[in-house]
Amino acid sequence: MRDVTKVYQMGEVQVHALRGVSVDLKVGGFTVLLGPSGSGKSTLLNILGGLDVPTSGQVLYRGQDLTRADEGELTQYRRRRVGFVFQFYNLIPSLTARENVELVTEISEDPLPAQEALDIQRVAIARAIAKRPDILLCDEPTGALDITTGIQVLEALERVNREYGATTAIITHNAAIATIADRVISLADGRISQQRVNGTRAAASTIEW
Ligand SMILES: Nc1ncnc2c1ncn2[C@@H]1O[C@H](COP(=O)(O)OP(=O)(O)OP(=O)(O)O)[C@@H](O)[C@H]1O
Repeated sequence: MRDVTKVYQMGEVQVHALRGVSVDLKVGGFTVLLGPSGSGKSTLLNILGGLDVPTSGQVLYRGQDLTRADEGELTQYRRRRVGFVFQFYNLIPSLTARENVELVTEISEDPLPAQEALDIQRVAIARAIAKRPDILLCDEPTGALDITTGIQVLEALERVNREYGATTAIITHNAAIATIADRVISLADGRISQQRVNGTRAAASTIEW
């Protein structure tokens, strides 16, 4: 992502959600995005995942300029390359766990068997990884969970990153979670306020909050 800005027009008011952000996600890396409410984390993640488009700047995926892609190309990018996990999971309650995962495997070119994805744990994660995404984007995946369940979710994400090599980025308010990443990007008021590299990554099972 190069010099990305995002301005939302709310009637007369302009909201500057991102004010010139450049980010590189390393292939196979594990990045945590930290920052207070309203700092632009979700906007950044949604643009990386092709769910939203920037007002200016460029988003490049392996040389493909997503900011020049048409709706169909963006849909292909989201469908083939990106797995999403949201805080409230966006699962379909009337379907079984397997059926929620099969929604994805049925439209993917080279999916995991639904059961293999489910064995990793947690339906929302199973659904996100079932397509074997290159990029796994998670918006507050532990936000609504107690600590024990939150750590299980982080362990599952850690495993997906390690075993399937998915380039992973997680949004959190929780600074303790940053220790499991290899890179931590802090946002404040639509800008990157700090970036750091963790020399060693903590195992999700060892963190506390
Ligand atoms: N669709 C939208 N329309 C108008 N304003 C928006 C929209 N989405 C986000 N914003 C505004 O953009 C700014 C950044 O929001 P964003 O959701 O990216 O922040 P965040 O860091 O993810 O916050 P949170 O941790 O509360 O989810 C906020 O001021 C927010 O109100």
